[in-house]
Amino acid sequence: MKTKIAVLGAGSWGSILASVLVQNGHEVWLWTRHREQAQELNELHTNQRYMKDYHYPHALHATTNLAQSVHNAALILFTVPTPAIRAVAQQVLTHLKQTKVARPLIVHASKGLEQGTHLRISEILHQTIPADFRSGIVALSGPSHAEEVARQDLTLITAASNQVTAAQQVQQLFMNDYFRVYTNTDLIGVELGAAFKNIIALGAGALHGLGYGDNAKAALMTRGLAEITRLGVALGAKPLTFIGLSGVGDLIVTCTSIHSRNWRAGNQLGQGQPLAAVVANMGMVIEGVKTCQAAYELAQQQQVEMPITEAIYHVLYEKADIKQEIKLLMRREGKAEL
Ligand SMILES: NC(=O)C1=CN([C@@H]2O[C@H](COP(=O)(O)OP(=O)(O)OC[C@H]3O[C@@H](n4cnc5c(N)ncnc54)[C@H](OP(=O)(O)O)[C@@H]3O)[C@@H](O)[C@H]2O)C=CC1
Ligand SMILES: O=C(CO)COP(=O)(O)O
Repeated sequence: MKTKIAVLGAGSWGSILASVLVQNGHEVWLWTRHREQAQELNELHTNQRYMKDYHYPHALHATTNLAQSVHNAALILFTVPTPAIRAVAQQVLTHLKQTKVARPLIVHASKGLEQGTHLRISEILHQTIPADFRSGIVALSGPSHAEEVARQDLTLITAASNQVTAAQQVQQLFMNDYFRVYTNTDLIGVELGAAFKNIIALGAGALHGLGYGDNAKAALMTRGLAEITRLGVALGAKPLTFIGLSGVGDLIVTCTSIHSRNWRAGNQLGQGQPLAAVVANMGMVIEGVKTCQAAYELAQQQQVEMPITEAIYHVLYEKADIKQEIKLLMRREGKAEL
């Protein structure tokens, strides 16, 4: 059945998920804050700034009019970076209050924690859009670089919600021959895995930039997974979720792919570029930088040991020397692995 869907955020991920949904036969309205970008998408069917040389389906509608995109939508998909979620959700609520249609599903595909509050994205959405104006809240997450979904490479991800029926609805709307969606009711674990893997990806990129080999990268991913699972479980996640698609799956893709913005940022840091220049030159969101601060603070609050996250925090926020941090990690007292 053709469903009206609003996708908010026309960056790499939002625009490609919008494309998947159009290919699945849905009526998709992609919201951007730039008139020229909407015009480019509608007339040339391109989005050169975010997805070079990709051609979008002609049936995709791009608009700068948020009210038009969410009006009568059965599903509203947030794909703006984490720091923008609250403000965009507040604007969405204003429009939802003005329409008397069935309450839409609220879905997000972003990966991070809110600075200061440390809230997960579904918690921000839950706070901002009261239940009277929506149905379930779902997080869509897993190993999925937009560049590969764009070329219809096989991609498996997870739709997570406290309400299994909401996750199943999302599964039905997104699934096709190259995009397979599982459901999961551990919303906490899925969102935390998604947020925390970006920190480890910064570290993996930095190791590469410094010239370390595969042993070091495998070790970082393994011990990184151990510590993000520790914090996740302390925050209410199920441990098994961290060995699923949104956990180890996303950790692998983000720590090993040249498409990864976080890995590329880490690689540049490892090569000696200053953080401010790395962030300014990426031109796309690097969620791991802010998430690292949130995870560092949460680990302290929860008294969870996170040596890798702490080391990366020292490098990002205290200008610590990466090689010195690696030395300190290697010289920690001997431990039992498990
Ligand atoms: N890229 C990918 O492959 C994947 C990304 N993700 C996650 O999806 C989220 C988005 O990532 P991605 O698409 O890569 O990011 P991009 O940087 O490519 O795009 C971000 C989009 O959000 C818009 N935006 C940023 N701030 C605001 C704001 N305050 N109000 C309105 N719109 C805003 C940007 O608009 P403008 O051009 O005006 O700045 C841009 O259209 C992140 O959380 C990321 O971790 C998840 C899986 C895969
Ligand atoms: O989460 C993502 C892929 O699953 C995208 O983030 P990165 O670009 O940093 O890898």
